[in-house]
Amino acid sequence: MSSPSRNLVVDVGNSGTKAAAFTDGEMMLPVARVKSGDWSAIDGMVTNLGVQNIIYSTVANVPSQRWTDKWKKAGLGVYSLDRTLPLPFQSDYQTMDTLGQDRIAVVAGTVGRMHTARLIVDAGSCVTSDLVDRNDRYLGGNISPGVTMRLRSMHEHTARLPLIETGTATDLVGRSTGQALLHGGQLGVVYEIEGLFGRLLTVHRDLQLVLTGGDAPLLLPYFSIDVLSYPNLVLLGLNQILSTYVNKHV
Ligand SMILES: Nc1ncnc2c1ncn2[C@@H]1O[C@H](COP(=O)(O)OP(=O)(O)O)[C@@H](O)[C@H]1O
Ligand SMILES: CC(C)(COP(=O)(O)O)[C@@H](O)C(=O)NCCC(=O)O
Ligand SMILES: [K+]
Repeated sequence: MSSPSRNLVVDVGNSGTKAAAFTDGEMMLPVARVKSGDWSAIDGMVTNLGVQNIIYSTVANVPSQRWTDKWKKAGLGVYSLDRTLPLPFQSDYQTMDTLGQDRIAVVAGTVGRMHTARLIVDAGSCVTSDLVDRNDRYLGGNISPGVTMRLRSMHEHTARLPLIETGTATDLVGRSTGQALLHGGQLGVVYEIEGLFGRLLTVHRDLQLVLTGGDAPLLLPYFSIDVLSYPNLVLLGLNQILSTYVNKHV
């Protein structure tokens, strides 16, 4: 019997690096979260989890050659989500070279899993909203500030607004400064997404909202529309791209 194929999949975001192993396509939980730039922690996973391939997407730092050489020497296939790997979708984005690798991964992560148009929202440091039609064509998307960024910037760019933590919003409007900030900063993201979704729905009648990212659990309770929640869609998409490539070429 052949030994299981195991990949290490790494998503370097602006708030943190998320990593998980996949054995024969199944994600091994829990997902590890380390500081962005801590490639030594990723190297520890490579050693401890006995992986054959590693893929990373990054919107921040990349591993130095010291790490990639070490992994190659140990016999791993080392892949980054750059132009060398074939993507499972066509795209209308005019600047594919600068399109965030995390955005590419979430779009890929829905291919084969969904057969309707979808708006994929990744709520992290920034909120990205990416539109894919029912034929898996990527039509484009938007970037706006994430929840933490909104709360922090209101504090940093005013004289009187405190820095508040994210939390539970109890009403549609706030009755204190803290609530007003929370409702504007956190629920405001939900209203923004619902507004865009409603406009797009007039063209894409089968549109489905997909939600992922570190702040997805904070936002999920407040939607008035149906939401498909994929907690680790960047990682799923990366593993899909890697597995397809490795099965064909290696
Ligand atoms: N363990 C955690 N460490 C840091 N942020 C977390 C954690 N769990 C949830 N979060 C939330 O996730 C958000 C970042 O989401 P994430 O998808 O990781 O962002 P990015 O892809 O930009 O790194 C933070 O703003 C924070 O509110
Ligand atoms: C928009 C982003 C900052 C989101 O990153 P994140 O919030 O997940 O850390 C990232 O996808 C990025 O740097 N994009 C480059 C520009 C583009 O996508 O066109
Ligand atoms: K994001």
